[in-house]
Amino acid sequence: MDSSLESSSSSNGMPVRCCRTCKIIVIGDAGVGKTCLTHRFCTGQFPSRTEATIGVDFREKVLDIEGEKVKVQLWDTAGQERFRKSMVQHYYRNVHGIVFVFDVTNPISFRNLPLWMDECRQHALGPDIPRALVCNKADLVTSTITSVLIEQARHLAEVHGMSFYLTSAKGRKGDQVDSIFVTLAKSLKSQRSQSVNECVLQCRSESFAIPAKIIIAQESKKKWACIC
Ligand SMILES: Nc1nc2c(ncn2[C@@H]2O[C@H](COP(=O)(O)OP(=O)(O)OP(=O)(O)O)[C@@H](O)[C@H]2O)c(=O)[nH]1
Repeated sequence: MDSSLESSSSSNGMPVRCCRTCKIIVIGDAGVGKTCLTHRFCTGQFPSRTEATIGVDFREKVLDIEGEKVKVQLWDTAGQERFRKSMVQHYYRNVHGIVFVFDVTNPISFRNLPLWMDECRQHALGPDIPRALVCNKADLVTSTITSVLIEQARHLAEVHGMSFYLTSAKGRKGDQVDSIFVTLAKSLKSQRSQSVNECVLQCRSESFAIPAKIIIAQESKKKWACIC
């Protein structure tokens, strides 16, 4: 377990001691609301104005998960090809969680999701990495066309083992937006605990008392290594 402590600031601006960072990338077509979602989660506000993201923007929030401080670092990536080319390699390094976003009023952004999934695969992000599918701009849902799209998205999420969220970065309640990132951070934490337990069991059965410590440390480091 990487126990080095870092300083960070909590949502109320007070400095906190924080020991883990998880990197979550937020990807999807241009204009689907990635910036607004990450902004809403980190500040509780819908931004008054946004511009197309160039490269990548970073936002952070420290969560308390079952008594442990976890720094959730969100990588808000550019949806426009011309603004992302040079940064792509950086997005996909040491990723702990993925959030795919599409816009419920823009069916093309839904149809393009397999391309975003492919890009993840090409950068060696396998199905073991927790992921969520977000259907954003729920405040604009009006017709049965959008309802059909939502059902298709739910199905897609199920097929790929992703959790599904219907959100509005603009809506009065930000609960669903928070759930996306809090749930991912929780599953990362439990994934880490599980991998540690598996190592302990394996090492006990082989009676390797001392190497067990080393394996546990290596395994935890792999899951939660510093990404700075
Ligand atoms: N009504 C509504 N508008 C939204 C919502 N989320 C974002 N928008 C609007 O959608 C537009 C694009 O939002 P962004 O957050 O900049 O989209 P993005 O995915 O980050 O776009 P790129 O940076 O170009 O990839 C802006 O005009 C936002 O105000 C939402 O939940 N509801």
